[in-house]
Amino acid sequence: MSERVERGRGRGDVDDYEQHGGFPVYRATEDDGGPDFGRLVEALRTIQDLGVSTAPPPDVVRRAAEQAEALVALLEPHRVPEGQQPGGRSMGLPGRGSLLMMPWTVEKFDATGVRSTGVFRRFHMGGNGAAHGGTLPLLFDDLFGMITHAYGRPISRTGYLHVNYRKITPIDTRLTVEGQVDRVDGRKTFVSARLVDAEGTLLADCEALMVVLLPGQP
Ligand SMILES: CCCCCCCCCCCCCCCC(=O)SCCNC(=O)CCNC(=O)[C@H](O)C(C)(C)COP(=O)(O)OP(=O)(O)OC[C@H]1O[C@@H](n2cnc3c(N)ncnc32)[C@H](O)[C@@H]1OP(=O)(O)O
Repeated sequence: MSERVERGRGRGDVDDYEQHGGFPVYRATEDDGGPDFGRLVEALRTIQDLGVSTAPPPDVVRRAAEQAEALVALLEPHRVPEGQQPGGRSMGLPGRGSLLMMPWTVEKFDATGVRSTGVFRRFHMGGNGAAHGGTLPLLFDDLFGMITHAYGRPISRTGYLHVNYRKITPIDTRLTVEGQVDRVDGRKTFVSARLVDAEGTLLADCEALMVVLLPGQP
């Protein structure tokens, strides 16, 4: 581990670390939401894929709408406040079980950096087989959140995020994203990451500034 990484561990800021600005307390689930939560999230993601890639006849659309509405009615009574839902807190599931995040799997998570692999699905397509340009900042932003967390920094907000789109990012193709903390300066954590394909070809790179929140800051 480089001296720069060690210095940035942020353990001199233990009080700040416990505080996390004005954020509610977030803890990882112990059971990834139970035995069937991963199945549910995966089925919902596949519905998202099918929702943008099928052209069913009217009677199928009607039956699908009825079944979707029945599912909404089933889940609706079980809303909980932020931080209590398993979605986004289930570290053992792709995308931590969040429907918003890329359903990627974290392979490395420590102070030297975070690496994650996965595919952009049909639901993420912009056009002509390429991932939508807006999905890459989402991938990088979430990675940077994990990188600052793994580095020992308190929850931080993204100040800026700069993506260089080097090549078309294909859907349905296994890719790897990896990044790390480059430098720490007070509340500022400078981070960067690269998205590559299986051959190591650079598809996009990104650099960002994550700013540690002040007490009570939203
Ligand atoms: C389940 C349990 C396990 C979890 C396991 C871990 C998983 C965890 C994953 C989470 C993943 C989520 C990660 C998403 C992260 C977002 O996406 S956050 C949402 C997007 N970002 C925002 O909404 C931020 C909106 N902006 C703000 O709130 C405020 O502008 C900021 C960024 C907090 C900064 O405001 P401020 O506190 O007033 O501070 P300010 O003095 O302006 O700036 C501080 C320093 O940063 C500099 N700065 C600020 N902005 C900029 C800029 N754009 N350019 C250059 N410099 C800047 C300032 O110049 C200043 O520098 P110094 O003068 O100190 O040298």
